[in-house]
Amino acid sequence: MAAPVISVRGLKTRFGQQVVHDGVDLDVSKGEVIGLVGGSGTGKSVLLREIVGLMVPSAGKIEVLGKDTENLSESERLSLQARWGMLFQDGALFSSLTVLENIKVPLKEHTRLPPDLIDEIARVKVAMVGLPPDAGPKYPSQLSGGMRKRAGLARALAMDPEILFLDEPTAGLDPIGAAAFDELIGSLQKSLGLTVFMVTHDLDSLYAICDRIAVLVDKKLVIGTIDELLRQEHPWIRDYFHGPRGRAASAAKGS
Ligand SMILES: Nc1ncnc2c1ncn2[C@@H]1O[C@H](COP(=O)(O)OP(=O)(O)OP(=O)(O)O)[C@@H](O)[C@H]1O
Repeated sequence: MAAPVISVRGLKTRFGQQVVHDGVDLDVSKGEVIGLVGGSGTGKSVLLREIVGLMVPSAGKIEVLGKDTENLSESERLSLQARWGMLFQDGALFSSLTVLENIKVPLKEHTRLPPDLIDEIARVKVAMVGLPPDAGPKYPSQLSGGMRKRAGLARALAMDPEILFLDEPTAGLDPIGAAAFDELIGSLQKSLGLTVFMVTHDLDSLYAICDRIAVLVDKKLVIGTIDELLRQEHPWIRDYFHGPRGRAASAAKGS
């Protein structure tokens, strides 16, 4: 079997007396779409931040694309970062830069490509995420919430990443906008062969695009397909998947 693209072993996270993670294990294979869910404050964002190296866990081992994320030199860290894209919850665009300029930031940081080629790549990414060409010269404040997310996605895809990390990609979108965004992620994942790791509260997204779901309960992960999780006895998992929203998402998917 191919080595996992993301591997987490025995991860522990403590903030003072508070234990957030206590023995988290996870393997994500190439091309997989994994959704991370869990109650509020269970440590989903912290886990995501630890995997991308923005936070250091208290114990345990994280490997991304075969590299131990803890012991990297600055240049190794930069070259690893160039192999993934990250979409933060609000798009996290630079407000003083246009959409095109935002997309160019990672290209300028990680490559020495000539400016006209960088410009062309940025325009291709705008089209790739379904934004009209006239969105390119606009500032984030001139875009709708959904368009800002697409612009953030275009920036995350700037370097043709192997992994896409998404933090609540459909939060704040209306149901139609959210479904369209799920569809976009799903089609990009297939056409680009991306591995996708997303934190979400959105049951429709889980049904629409995730291969497996990782649930943070009792400071650990329970991982499985939706069908496997539907058979889980854990009270939080049962309430989540069998509750009214879970049933509605299941019915919408026709399963
Ligand atoms: N830098 C930090 N210092 C201290 N405590 C922190 C820090 N970051 C997060 N925490 C705590 O860790 C816990 C998990 O936070 P996290 O943001 O990962 O939760 P979450 O599962 O993403 O929640 P939500 O779904 O509400 O966004 C929370 O209790 C939070 O207060």
